[in-house]
Amino acid sequence: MNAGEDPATGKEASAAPRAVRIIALDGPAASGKGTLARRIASHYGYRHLDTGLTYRAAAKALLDAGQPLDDEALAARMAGDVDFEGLDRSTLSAHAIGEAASRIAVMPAVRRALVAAQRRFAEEPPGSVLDGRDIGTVVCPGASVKLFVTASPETRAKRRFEEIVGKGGDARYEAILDDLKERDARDMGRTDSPLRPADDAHLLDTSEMGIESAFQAARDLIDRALAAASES
Ligand SMILES: Nc1ncnc2c1ncn2[C@@H]1O[C@H](COP(=O)(O)OP(=O)(O)OP(=O)(O)O)[C@@H](O)[C@H]1O
Ligand SMILES: Nc1ccn([C@@H]2O[C@H](COP(=O)(O)O)[C@@H](O)[C@H]2O)c(=O)n1
Repeated sequence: MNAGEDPATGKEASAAPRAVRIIALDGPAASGKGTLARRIASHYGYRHLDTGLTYRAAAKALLDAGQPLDDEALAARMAGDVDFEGLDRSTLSAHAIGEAASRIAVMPAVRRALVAAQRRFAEEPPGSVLDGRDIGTVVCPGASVKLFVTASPETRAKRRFEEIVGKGGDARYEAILDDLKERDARDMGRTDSPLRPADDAHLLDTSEMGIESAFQAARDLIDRALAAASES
């Protein structure tokens, strides 16, 4: 799918109304974009959508139905049925669901179904925060502010390891690191909407930052971008 293309019509999507503030956060798995997106949404009083959960919900529906993951038409139907109001992180967080999500996320028909609904969510006033892989490049190319949140693979693997162990789960650091690298390669290497920073995204490398300093850095970037936009 091309930047700004309306998935329903294949034509250039209209930019969001100026009054609607859209904050786009993209980045690789476990970079901390979801944690930041939730903090940012709460700080600015905007709605939040973790678009990864929408891919996960479609993948879970296929897994639950015992269906294969390589049938694009079926996966797209499941994607079209995803209930954006009922996305529940705790039931969608399993490793197998994330893996299946990244497999069906390479399919253009799946992306078309989800991107259309993600844009509708984004464009509701007064503002929204969306995190994912293609928000600044494809879903909301006209977003008010775009952040590309990164951290080294080792930092991300350590954070994910601590997250799983903290919840009482079993995990092996090396396996998590290998999995993250594989997921990065699939997300960055796909033809449709690969993971990459938008040309006008602000890069935020949180490898050496805790959650609080990452939030402060993100907030500074957003405040400056919103102030500049309201002056122009
Ligand atoms: N700056 C940070 N310092 C330390 N830990 C962090 C930081 N940011 C996030 N974390 C922790 O790292 C883990 C992964 O963060 P998070 O779920 O926000 O990543 P994500 O990019 O949204 O991942 P995914 O795309 O897989 O959903 C969480 O346990 C979170 O608490
Ligand atoms: N905008 C997006 C969001 C997610 N994906 C794919 O879904 C997988 C799971 O996402 P998480 O953020 O919940 O880990 C991810 O690996 C991507 O393949 C996407 O393509 N676009």
